[in-house]
Amino acid sequence: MSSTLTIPRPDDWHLHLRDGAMLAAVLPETARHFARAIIMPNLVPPVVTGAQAAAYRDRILAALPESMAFQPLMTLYLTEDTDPDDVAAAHASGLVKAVKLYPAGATTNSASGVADFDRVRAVLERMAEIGLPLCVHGEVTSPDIDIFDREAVFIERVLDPIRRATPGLRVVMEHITTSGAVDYVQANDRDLGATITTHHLVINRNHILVGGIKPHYYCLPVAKRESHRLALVAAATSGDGRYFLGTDSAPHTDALKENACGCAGCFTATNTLSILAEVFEQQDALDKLEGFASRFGPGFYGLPVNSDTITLTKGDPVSYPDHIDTGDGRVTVFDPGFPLHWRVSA
Ligand SMILES: NC(=O)N[C@@H](CC(=O)O)C(=O)O
Ligand SMILES: [Zn+2]
Ligand SMILES: [Zn+2]
Repeated sequence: MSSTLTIPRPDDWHLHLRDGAMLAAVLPETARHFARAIIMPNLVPPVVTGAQAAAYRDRILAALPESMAFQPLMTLYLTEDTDPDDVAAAHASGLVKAVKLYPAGATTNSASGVADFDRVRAVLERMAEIGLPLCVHGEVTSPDIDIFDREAVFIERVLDPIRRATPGLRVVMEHITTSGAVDYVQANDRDLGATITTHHLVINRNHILVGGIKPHYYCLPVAKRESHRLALVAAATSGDGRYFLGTDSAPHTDALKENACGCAGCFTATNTLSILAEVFEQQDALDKLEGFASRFGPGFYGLPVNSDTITLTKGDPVSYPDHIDTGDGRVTVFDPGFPLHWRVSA
């Protein structure tokens, strides 16, 4: 049994960095291990235009400690007023790597998202033409749909019709949580990929609800039953290039999580790679971690694999801080609930 693993430096294909004091505190947690990340645009107000994305990229780079290297890959938040020409220009300049679709009201800071999908048709058609991927938060929001069914209903009622109406549109199903989403990817071999988070490989809905409500395990899409978690683990460890890491590391202060209306998001940037090594090892699939964390994302986005490497070394349990301090307050680090033995070094 080998006890070290050297892989190309990973990237994170779904990350929330926020802004201001929170950005300054969480950015090093990602940049320590990851070379690049797809940066989610759900700020308040959202990052809608190319000019806003350029300004946000500059704030991220300004917050990066001098000793660290990190490349933010920017996205635009799709609204019903998004201008196809602005999107195309932001793509052509190399600034923007994807457009993000949030159904209005589906998740944290999604109030400006899309309600009427006909109103974004022209943008989607332009994206298909120029090869710019659409990243999708795949949940419907109708109050009559059970929260555990929202991903499945989204695939049937929204995603599949959009893909059929827009041939050539490249889509990333973000943070998939169900075996149905895996089945949908399996059945569509062109223009479709999916990110899987660290936490959805680890927790099921019991972790959130059994023995008391655990706000730090609450995220959207909400974790589903164990059979779905197992389907995600199988997909992530399969070596299939359509599944890649998007941590969805989503910091919120403890005050906002441990709250009568606690907000959604798990903060996993700090210990993600150690957790993933443990999960992949448990499946006897450590050799598949490189594809999932370092190769398949660049493959989908048409970017080079990073040329430097990281090394994971197995030994005595590694401890990570249980929280980080930020100028906005404490942020709890995701607790996988099992000991971690793989430490990361350059
Ligand atoms: N995943 C989450 O639970 N929360 C994300 C939003 C998102 O990715 O849906 C956030 O911005 O906090
Ligand atoms: Zn989301
Ligand atoms: Zn997210």
